[in-house]
Amino acid sequence: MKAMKIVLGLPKGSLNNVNRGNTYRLFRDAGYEVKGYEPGREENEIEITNDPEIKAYLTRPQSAPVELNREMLDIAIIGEDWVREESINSGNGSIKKIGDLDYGQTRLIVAVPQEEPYRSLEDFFLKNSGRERPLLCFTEYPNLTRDFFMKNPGYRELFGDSKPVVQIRGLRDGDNEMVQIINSDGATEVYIAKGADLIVDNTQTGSSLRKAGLKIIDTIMESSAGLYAGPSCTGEKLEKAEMIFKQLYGATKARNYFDVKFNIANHRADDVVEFLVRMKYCSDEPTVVRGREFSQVNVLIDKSRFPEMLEEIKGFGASAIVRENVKQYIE
Ligand SMILES: Nc1ncnc2c1ncn2[C@@H]1O[C@H](COP(=O)(O)OP(=O)(O)OP(=O)(O)O)[C@@H](O)[C@H]1O
Ligand SMILES: O=P(O)(O)OC[C@H]1O[C@H](OP(=O)(O)OP(=O)(O)O)[C@H](O)[C@@H]1O
Repeated sequence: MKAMKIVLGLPKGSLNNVNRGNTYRLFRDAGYEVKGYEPGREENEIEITNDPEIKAYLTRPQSAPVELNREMLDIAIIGEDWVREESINSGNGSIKKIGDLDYGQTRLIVAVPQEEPYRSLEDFFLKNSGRERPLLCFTEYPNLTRDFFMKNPGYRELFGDSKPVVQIRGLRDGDNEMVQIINSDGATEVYIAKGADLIVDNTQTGSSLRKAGLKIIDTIMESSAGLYAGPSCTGEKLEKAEMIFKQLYGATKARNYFDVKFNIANHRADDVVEFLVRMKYCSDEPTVVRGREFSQVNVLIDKSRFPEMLEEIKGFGASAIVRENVKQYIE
């Protein structure tokens, strides 16, 4: 029987960037040996040397949903924004989310120049009701933008059910010439300086918007990276996809934990263990290694609870306290 191979799309761009969403590190932390995917030095074909059942390709998140639908890929790491952009006109059906991976967080927003009086998209449409020139919006997400505009009460009041014109290079669709949504291929915020009225773009730190002198008047959606499966991912491929997700999720979850070790005099060891369990400062129970006069205690603790635990264990006389990051945590 031919060995099963699952075809995986790994993202190029912001989702494989050391300062944004480092998918390479996530795979390494999850235990995969990855060759040809170091951020900035990606190859088109990527090797996962310790898992021959995975065949990986470098993929732009923008085109990964199309490749899933066309069964060129079985699974892919994609930002939810691109999955929705591809699926919104077809009932959101064919691409399934295996699970969210809790990184690459962005917000898809509507922005206008800081000095404009608009407080929301509804306000924007209503304040422009008498206008004779078309309203121009640039975006990398024309489908989500059109859907959002058409559901807006201000848009509906002025234009009813008519569809804004959408232009993607030479292709045009829609009947409302007064609102035009034009495809951008990046650097979207600059279109305002060039004469656009508004943009729809994703934002993370907000620095691109600030630099361009823009303000947010509405939010279309929040997005983060996840593992998605296309229609070809069934049977043993789906089982494999779920296993890959568990490994990756273990690595993202681990980022919230510290591995803490400390010494405690043997006569206080039982008290400290009882305290750690009672306070749920450990996963199940602490690991204790007993020495001649001191015991070494080991717990896995949520990072946000570490400072309070530190104070408490010092009260028990803990010494030689060591804190380390955790690479993977599977419950
Ligand atoms: N600053 C950011 N930080 C984290 N994730 C981001 C950031 N910008 C975009 N993303 C996410 O990364 C994915 C791809 O983003 P985007 O479409 O902007 O392309 P890109 O990766 O920046 O590449 P390119 O500039 O070539 O278009 C999207 O899902 C988006 O939500
Ligand atoms: O809120 P921020 O932290 O500034 O991040 C958001 C910006 O990052 C991405 O663009 P990128 O820099 O990848 O360039 P692009 O616009 O050409 O895609 C995105 O499209 C935003 O413009």
